[in-house]
Amino acid sequence: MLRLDAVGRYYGDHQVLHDITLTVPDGQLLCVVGPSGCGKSTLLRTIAGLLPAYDGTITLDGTPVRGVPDNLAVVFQDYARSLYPWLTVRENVALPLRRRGLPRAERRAEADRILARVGLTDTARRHPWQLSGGMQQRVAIARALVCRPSLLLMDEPFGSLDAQTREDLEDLLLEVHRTDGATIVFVTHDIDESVYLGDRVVVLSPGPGAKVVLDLPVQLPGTRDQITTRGLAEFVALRSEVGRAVRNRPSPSGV
Ligand SMILES: Nc1ncnc2c1ncn2[C@@H]1O[C@H](COP(=O)(O)OP(=O)(O)OP(=O)(O)O)[C@@H](O)[C@H]1O
Repeated sequence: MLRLDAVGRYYGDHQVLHDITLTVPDGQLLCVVGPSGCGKSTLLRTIAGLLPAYDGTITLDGTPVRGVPDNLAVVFQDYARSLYPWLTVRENVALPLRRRGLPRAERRAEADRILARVGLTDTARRHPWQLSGGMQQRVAIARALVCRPSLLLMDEPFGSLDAQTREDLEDLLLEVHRTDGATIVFVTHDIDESVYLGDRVVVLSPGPGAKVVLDLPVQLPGTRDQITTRGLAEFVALRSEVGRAVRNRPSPSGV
């Protein structure tokens, strides 16, 4: 379980986050949305232990986060810079296992297993620069999953992809989440994406000093599907509620 208790974060005198309190149960897919520049990436990097100095407390499975925890993986938007161009796809994916000292044959088997899951078996011997943007982001996701993290943090991972590729990767993420059951915190500026993916959506207010202004469970029926789910009345209602909170507009009915 991930817990944030009264978390605040400054850059110099500039307060970015104010009094963020959240509990993310094991296995939840939490989406964080908010206006541009409100502090979504800062929140994610603080949870990841990449920005260590903060007010309040963050604990992962009861242990305070003071550096990057072992059982955590992060996927950023900029896949081109997060993969090593001189390594093959398989070597990129196996890298975290190498750092953990796994023997070569095991690293290879695990990397191939996870590449098959993300639909990239045929690319194992190619280099990242030989792949499309969507395929490179699949490699980055595979590398994040290879150590079976209990917490996966994703910072606008599909933000620079075309619409069709983005939908394919959203569905891949839902499938991975359904089968692996990792806790996921997913930052996006896309309101539709947050409702489509999330078990829960948290909206941050505009900065400085962003706080949680909406914490919404997403209870959509059945397995999600790009066409059917997005057409449901429940989906449209949730999207409107999140949209109003992001834009700081009260509902027309005053509710
Ligand atoms: N390293 C830094 N030093 C100083 N200020 C920073 C730093 N990184 C971010 N900021 C400032 O902190 C605020 C929050 O930035 P952050 O990137 O977390 O927002 P965001 O919600 O993720 O933005 P976007 O949606 O545009 O990606 C912004 O005002 C930004 O200018």
